[in-house]
Amino acid sequence: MDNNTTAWLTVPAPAKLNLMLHITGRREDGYHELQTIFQFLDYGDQLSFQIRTDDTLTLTPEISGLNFEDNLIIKAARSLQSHANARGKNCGANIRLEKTLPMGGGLGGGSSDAATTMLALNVLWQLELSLEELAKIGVKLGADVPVFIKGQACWAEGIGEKIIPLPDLAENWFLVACPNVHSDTKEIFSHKELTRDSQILNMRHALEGQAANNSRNDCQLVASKLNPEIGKTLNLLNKFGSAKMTGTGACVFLSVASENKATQVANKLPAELTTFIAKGTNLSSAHKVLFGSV
Ligand SMILES: C[C@](O)(CO)[C@H](O)COP(=O)(O)OP(=O)(O)OC[C@H]1O[C@@H](n2ccc(N)nc2=O)[C@H](O)[C@@H]1O
Ligand SMILES: Nc1ncnc2c1ncn2[C@@H]1O[C@H](COP(=O)(O)OP(=O)(O)OP(=O)(O)O)[C@@H](O)[C@H]1O
Repeated sequence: MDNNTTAWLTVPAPAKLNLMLHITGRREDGYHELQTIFQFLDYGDQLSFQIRTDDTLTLTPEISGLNFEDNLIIKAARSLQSHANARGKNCGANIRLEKTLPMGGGLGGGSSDAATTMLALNVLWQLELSLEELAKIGVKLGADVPVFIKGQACWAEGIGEKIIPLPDLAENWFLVACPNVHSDTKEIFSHKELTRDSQILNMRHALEGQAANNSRNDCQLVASKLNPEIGKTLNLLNKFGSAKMTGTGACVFLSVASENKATQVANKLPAELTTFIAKGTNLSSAHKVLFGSV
């Protein structure tokens, strides 16, 4: 049987920024309680999907150094396959990946790839799982997956699964700089010097602080200690405004007044530093493509 006859569906897997990130506690299972503001960027990876009539999954190209079954794209597809199988459906897909986001950058690339895979295959395989159901499956793959599945800029608490949408956040331009280091999320969260007792904030106060550019990321100090390149990059960007790290790093970002301004700043940075310019978006580009604007 020919498995390659259906059309390809192309869906973006956008990056996210944590505009602020506080750690307020540690759960018994070792995971940390956070308070964070998520916003998407109009920049990221891109995935294309073609359904197959058998239950095979293929991925082209694979990510070098990462086993096929460890790739979050494949893990996400497998978790949906189990749901399909339970309903007596036999589902497979050919998947193409255009990887743009640095791994271990704090931009959520792996989680976003997983969420886009679940959103797209849910449609293509006609599984009709709700976003809520997909988010419940997705959180097992990574703490940030539910946010990418829900697709809205948000305030998040718990380990990131308690989400309140923030449709009115300012959609600013950002200059993002990616020091050439891999920041290890597990290592940062297990570091003895990590701040774990930030005061629990009320969301409105956090948003006011954010709007006044008075916010912080509790992981920044430890990440800079483990990878001094992160601290150096923050210092470089701080000459032009108030830079912050996203997630557990390594990327850092600066909010700027316009795309033009971002280009001007980027031109003043050392040529060897990888940067990109992107606009914050309150609706994920994956949702825009799959469900249209709301
Ligand atoms: C810090 C953030 O980047 C904020 O967006 C994310 O919460 C991290 O999410 P992620 O990369 O999807 O992280 P996961 O793959 O779920 O977790 C990696 C490791 O980080 C630690 N971890 C992660 C998230 C969290 N809230 N508490 C933790 O302690 C755990 O040791 C976990 O084994
Ligand atoms: N499709 C994928 N893309 C990127 N990383 C993946 C993927 N699948 C599995 N991984 C694993 O996940 C790790 C974290 O990658 P990712 O790019 O999501 O980091 P991150 O941006 O720091 O994430 P976060 O902000 O959620 O901490 C990688 O080092 C890699 O081992």
